Amino acid sequence: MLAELVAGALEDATERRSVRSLAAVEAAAEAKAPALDALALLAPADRVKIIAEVKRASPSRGDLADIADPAELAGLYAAGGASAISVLTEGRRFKGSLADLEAVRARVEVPVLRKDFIAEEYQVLEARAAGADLVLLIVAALDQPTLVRLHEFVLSLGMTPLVETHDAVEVSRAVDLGAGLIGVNARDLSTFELDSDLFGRLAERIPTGTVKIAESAVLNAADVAHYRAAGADVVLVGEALVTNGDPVATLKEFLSV
Ligand SMILES: O=P(O)(O)OC[C@@H](O)[C@@H](O)c1c[nH]c2ccccc12
Repeated sequence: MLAELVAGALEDATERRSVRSLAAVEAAAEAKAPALDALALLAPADRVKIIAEVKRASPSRGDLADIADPAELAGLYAAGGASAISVLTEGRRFKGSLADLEAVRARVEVPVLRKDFIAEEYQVLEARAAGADLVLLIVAALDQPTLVRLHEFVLSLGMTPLVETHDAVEVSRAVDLGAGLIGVNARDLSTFELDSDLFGRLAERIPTGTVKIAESAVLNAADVAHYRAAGADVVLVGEALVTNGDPVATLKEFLSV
């Protein structure tokens, strides 16, 4: 499944590239205001921080919410106290787009993450050109030389990579990179199984000073508290926020743990 998602994302990128050349995207990326310092804004604090996700659908959960106006939703997330906004830009299974990210960027002042299956430089440049401050890099989807190369490339554009892991070997690969932000996804992207204790088991392998992010499997405030108790600096929440009618109230409740 993960390989299929990456292959699809690369195919779609190749198609976009035939319309908008690498040089054109490079120029657009250079013309942008510099990326925000997401590493500083997500730094460990005496309260948990939340990355709130704009997510219409997923292969494991199907359709979640229509989200006709992603910028409006992101505005509510920011008003509710989210430290950053994640925007799913994958089109095939998550029903997102780069246009969603651009709209969100224009609305909020907090850092914006491009959440997609990134496997080549062109996609990273697109993220910067759309105004992203953070780019997701999924360790399971990339061999180590490619991961190293893309991690460097994201940094060279002034953005922050969020390096996503799912087991101990992947965490050590992320640590080897010198990643400043390491995420542990409770969902296995190959089988879609959820394991909300995975973060707790892997957290001790992430060095102090690294921002530790627990991703997925948060449905209520108790789940946020569970991740916080296990050492999460930041929790990334999608489904619970897009399916709940009042994201501001939900965020306030999650942030009060
Ligand atoms: O909707 P949830 O269970 O709160 O999960 C959000 C986020 O963690 C999830 O969307 C995600 C984590 N890693 C990913 C990689 C690709 C696509 C999606 C994801």
